[in-house]
Amino acid sequence: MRTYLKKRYTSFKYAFKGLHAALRSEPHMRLHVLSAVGVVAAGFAFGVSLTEWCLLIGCIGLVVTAEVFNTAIETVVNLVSPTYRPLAGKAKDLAAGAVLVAAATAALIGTIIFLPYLLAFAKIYFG
Ligand SMILES: Nc1ncnc2c1ncn2[C@@H]1O[C@H](COP(=O)(O)OP(=O)(O)OP(=O)(O)O)[C@@H](O)[C@H]1O
Repeated sequence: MRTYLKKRYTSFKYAFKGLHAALRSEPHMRLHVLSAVGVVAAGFAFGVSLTEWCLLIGCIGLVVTAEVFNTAIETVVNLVSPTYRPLAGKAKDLAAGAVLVAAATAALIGTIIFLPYLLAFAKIYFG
């Protein structure tokens, strides 16, 4: 049991090490985290519903997960193909495409959720 718990603890430690590495090396990752902080702050400011929180948290998780996978794929590609190779480029482009899809989905859901709140806010303050 002790060995099992120690192994799980070590796995978590490596997972956090990976997240830390992504945050340190990827400017896009920092941008995603900053956006997530903004979204959470807006969620509190507008008092979004429980369902809307679930959607927003799901979007944040989706984008961060996509970026972490993108970073992992880029790292492996750089390792196995440091020189220019069309297939290496294709792998990186595909990974970047996945991040774009995740970010566009999150932006769309964010707009659908926040637009009514922003319009109501504008109506109150600007007539
Ligand atoms: N080894 C390679 N062979 C062929 N094309 C490559 C290679 N490395 C990069 N590329 C091309 O250059 C693009 C940018 O690559 P890069 O490694 O700079 O990724 P990036 O998306 O700029 O990374 P980051 O997320 O760190 O900004 C890739 O999407 C790919 O089209």
